[in-house]
Amino acid sequence: MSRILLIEDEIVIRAELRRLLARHGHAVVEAGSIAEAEAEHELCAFDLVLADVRLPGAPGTELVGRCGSAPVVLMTSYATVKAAVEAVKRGAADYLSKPFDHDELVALVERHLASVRPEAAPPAPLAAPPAPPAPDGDELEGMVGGSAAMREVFAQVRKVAPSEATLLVVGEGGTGKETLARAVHRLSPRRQQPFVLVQCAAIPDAQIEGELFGYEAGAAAGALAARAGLCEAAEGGTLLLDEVGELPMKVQGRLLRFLQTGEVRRVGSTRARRADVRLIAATHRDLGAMVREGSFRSDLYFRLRVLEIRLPPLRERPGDAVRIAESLLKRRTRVMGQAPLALSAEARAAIAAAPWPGNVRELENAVHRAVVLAGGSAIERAHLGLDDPPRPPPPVSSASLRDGAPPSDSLEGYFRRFVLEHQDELTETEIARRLGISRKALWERRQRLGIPRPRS
Ligand SMILES: Nc1ncnc2c1ncn2[C@@H]1O[C@H](COP(=O)(O)OP(=O)(O)OP(=O)(O)O)[C@@H](O)[C@H]1O
Repeated sequence: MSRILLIEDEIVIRAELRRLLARHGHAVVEAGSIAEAEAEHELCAFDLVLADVRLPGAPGTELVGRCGSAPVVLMTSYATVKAAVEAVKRGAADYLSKPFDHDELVALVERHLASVRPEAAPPAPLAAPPAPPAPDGDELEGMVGGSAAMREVFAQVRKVAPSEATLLVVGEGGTGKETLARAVHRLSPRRQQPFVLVQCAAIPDAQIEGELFGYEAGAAAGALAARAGLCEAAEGGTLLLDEVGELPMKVQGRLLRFLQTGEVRRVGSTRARRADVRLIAATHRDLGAMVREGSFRSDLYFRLRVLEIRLPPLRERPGDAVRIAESLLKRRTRVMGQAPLALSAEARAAIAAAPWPGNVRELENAVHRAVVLAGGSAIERAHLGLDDPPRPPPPVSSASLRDGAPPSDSLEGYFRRFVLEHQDELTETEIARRLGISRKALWERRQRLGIPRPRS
């Protein structure tokens, strides 16, 4: 059993992470800030330290060099990626950009624990043996698919990866745009350098310019010190602008200049700096239509799509839903420390026939749910929840919320019900406040759980 120090000030997130790590056999000690952790514990006494970058008091990056041989893994949001990248350069073991998958977090923690204890006995045989590699051509850097459409996508990815040209990835929500961008980065000569993900839709319009390009001291209210932007944080590596269609016009102009000149000029500065960054942009929107409507600059559109890859929806990839489900099933049971599970013939047929409007992300949620419900036996059709009629969420009383009453089901289920029930009458700020999380965390969790914000 490894001892992990978890420092996170958002209570709901912390509880969720603690339960996740505990389920994987780790002893977790929690704190809401570095000061609190230091007051109660010896920082060097842990096998690994997992901390948010943004904390009350000192930021999580200050843990670097203070935790003995324990790897320090940082969790970042868009606003702190740069700080996290710098911290890795100074000795932090790694960073994870929110929103992240539970699987991703567990895999990263296990990897770092294993790397500090090469002599340690192998973990108890909880975990299933690693999945055999998918047959040649059916998998590329985490993307599974044997359909003709996906083989074509894999061929395009291999072709564009070594290039320096800007790439536009287009596809419906949940088709794997971010996964594809990461694959391009990993197959490119920039693979050893940072991959920086910017969720354009999650950053308030008033801040996005400064976040991307940095600013000089005094450039805006509250900008007390000069700060580098995410373009600079990605120096030498790849910058993914996810949901690029959400960028305000003013920022589109600045991005265009960056692409034309290869230079970044911080807000409030007259001095331009060269930035060696490969840009990948992703969107589920029809940018061509946005150009025609006048909400997206045509010159930027043409700059972005020097190279373009379209990810087909899952319903246009015959056979892939079952292939991906099997791969996700292996991944999920391995992460949960369970023996491998099989899909029954009926379950396979149901997966193949379902339309999957939420694409791979929806399939992933269905597999996750099925593993929990199957309780160790084969996955049946009923476990996938494909036949469930859409139900209005059961009421959650505000009294139980105030009392912080523990949900009878999972925290995610509780979150989902609360959001669905209240999103029509409460603002995002009010929902976040009543859940005890930040607006940013609310947005991130909506993304992860596939509960998009209703368009007003
Ligand atoms: N071809 C694939 N094979 C296996 N897993 C995949 C594949 N494509 C996507 N996934 C998984 O599905 C989930 C959603 O993928 P990803 O986040 O890349 O999609 P996206 O198009 O960027 O989503 P969104 O539009 O919601 O931002 C991720 O957990 C990813 O690992």
